[in-house]
Amino acid sequence: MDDPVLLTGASGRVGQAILGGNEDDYEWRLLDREPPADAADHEVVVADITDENAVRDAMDGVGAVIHLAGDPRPDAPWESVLQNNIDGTQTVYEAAVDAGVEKLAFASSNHAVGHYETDRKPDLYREGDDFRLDGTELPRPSNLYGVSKAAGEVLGRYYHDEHDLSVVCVRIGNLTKGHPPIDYERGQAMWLSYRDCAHLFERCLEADYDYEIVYGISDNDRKYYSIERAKEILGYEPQDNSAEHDA
Ligand SMILES: NC(=O)C1=CN([C@@H]2O[C@H](COP(=O)(O)OP(=O)(O)OC[C@H]3O[C@@H](n4cnc5c(N)ncnc54)[C@H](O)[C@@H]3O)[C@@H](O)[C@H]2O)C=CC1
Ligand SMILES: O=C1O[C@H](COP(=O)(O)O)[C@@H](O)[C@H](O)[C@H]1O
Repeated sequence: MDDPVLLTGASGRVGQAILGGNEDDYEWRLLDREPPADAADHEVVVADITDENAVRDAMDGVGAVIHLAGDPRPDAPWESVLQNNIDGTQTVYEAAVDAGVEKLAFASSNHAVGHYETDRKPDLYREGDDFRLDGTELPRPSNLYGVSKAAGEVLGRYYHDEHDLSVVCVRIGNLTKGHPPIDYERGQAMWLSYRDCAHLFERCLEADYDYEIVYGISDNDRKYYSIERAKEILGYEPQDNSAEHDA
């Protein structure tokens, strides 16, 4: 990707993981309503994604977007996810299409499919359980935040089918720095290490696709999300496994 890459929500955990592994590989344009603590020499846009004019200006010349900005709280109130995660995401998609952006990677979530766990936990969090989600299943959100993430996936489907924007929705599991979540089987089943996160989103920038939904987790023995589609379509090759850590 030779054109600038717009990274929304750049100041946050996922954004910093992505930059940490790809800092010097792209011309980054960092957008967030809170400026990053350390933006190095990257261009910074301090703006809210619900500000249509600011988002349109930020799209100028952009080749690809990694859209992370939003309220990440599983217990976020409806007003917040409606404004930030749904309205804001629609603004980003629309501006990307109008600017001629080639591809967009959307940060979806495990919470878009959380209710598949309800009748299967805790067994499905344990090695040897053969239940799998592979990205072809319909959403079953576990909260209103998960609803907003499913809405972002459906918005991507529309902007691909109607406007030919290449879209990959990454249902991120549990990004935790340095080691998997401790004493938390669900978190260990869906752990995403920082280096696998950086690698996965680099593949989202480099691979060619139409519309995809993939799971963003490391290659955990406990996993109940299949990562085969991410491997096949994106060339994702995770290096980490929560089982290889004492947790
Ligand atoms: N951290 C994780 O394990 C997971 C994260 N995700 C998703 O990944 C994305 C990033 O999550 P994190 O980095 O963990 O969250 P975070 O809260 O660390 O970072 C989010 C960033 O977005 C910015 N932001 C929020 N609303 C905004 C708005 N309206 N306009 C402009 N900027 C705005 C915030 O200032 C913040 O810097 C979110 O969409 C979240 O739902 C999904 C699954 C797991
Ligand atoms: O979407 C998200 O999911 C992760 C993992 O969910 P949890 O309920 O097991 O914590 C969460 O940590 C993150 O904040 C959220 O954005």
